[in-house]
Amino acid sequence: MALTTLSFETPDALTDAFAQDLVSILKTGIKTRGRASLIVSGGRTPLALFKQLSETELEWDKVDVTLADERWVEEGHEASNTSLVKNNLIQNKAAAARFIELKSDADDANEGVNAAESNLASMSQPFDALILGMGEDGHTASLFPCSEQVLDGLDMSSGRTCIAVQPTTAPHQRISLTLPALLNSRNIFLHLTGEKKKQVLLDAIDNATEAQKPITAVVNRAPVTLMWAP
Ligand SMILES: O=C(O)[C@H](O)[C@@H](O)[C@H](O)[C@H](O)COP(=O)(O)O
Repeated sequence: MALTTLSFETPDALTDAFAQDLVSILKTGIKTRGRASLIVSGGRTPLALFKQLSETELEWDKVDVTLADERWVEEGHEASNTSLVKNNLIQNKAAAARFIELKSDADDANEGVNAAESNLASMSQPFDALILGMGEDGHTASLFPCSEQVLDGLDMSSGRTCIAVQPTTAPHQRISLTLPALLNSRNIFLHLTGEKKKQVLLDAIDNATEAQKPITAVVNRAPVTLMWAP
């Protein structure tokens, strides 16, 4: 387990440093491979980071952006991570970034998995940067401990990069990147704020199985930088 914790005085200080780190990583990807790829998570935590990145100078037309997971709702729905990213990150200077859709018009996420995997395969891999969040139940992306699909999502030999997930403690069917897909990233960040989530993470690392707290499956297998502020 290789968890490096960077603690900041305030969420704003975290946002400033995090945006600079990500832009530096993406610049390296563009310089080295011609394009860079960024995977972001939804939720409330990354909103300020998205806004700051959108205002930051970068050859955004050479950056592919997608989500670690998406709720299976129409774009424009309040729960849509696609809307969250398009309205807050892919704006301003970052408006030229290419967004790779996980959501399609299929009625059910299970029917949308193949198209999501195909779209994901169009991105340069390994991904240059992955930003994960975590719920207080230890879920990350949409690898939910409460879901019947969690073991499939954590299966390192599944050959799948996306799965459909039906959590029981959170609304909406989802598409989530699988553990092998998430780990296929050069730089993995876990973006948390607040004492509670930090304690949930540390307790999970010490006491939980990967199925109980899926975030530990990531921390156990790759170097992860925890970006944390109170
Ligand atoms: O679609 C999602 O909701 C995210 O991918 C999810 O994994 C999120 O990162 C955590 O639930 C934390 O969400 P908050 O930042 O809102 O606490």
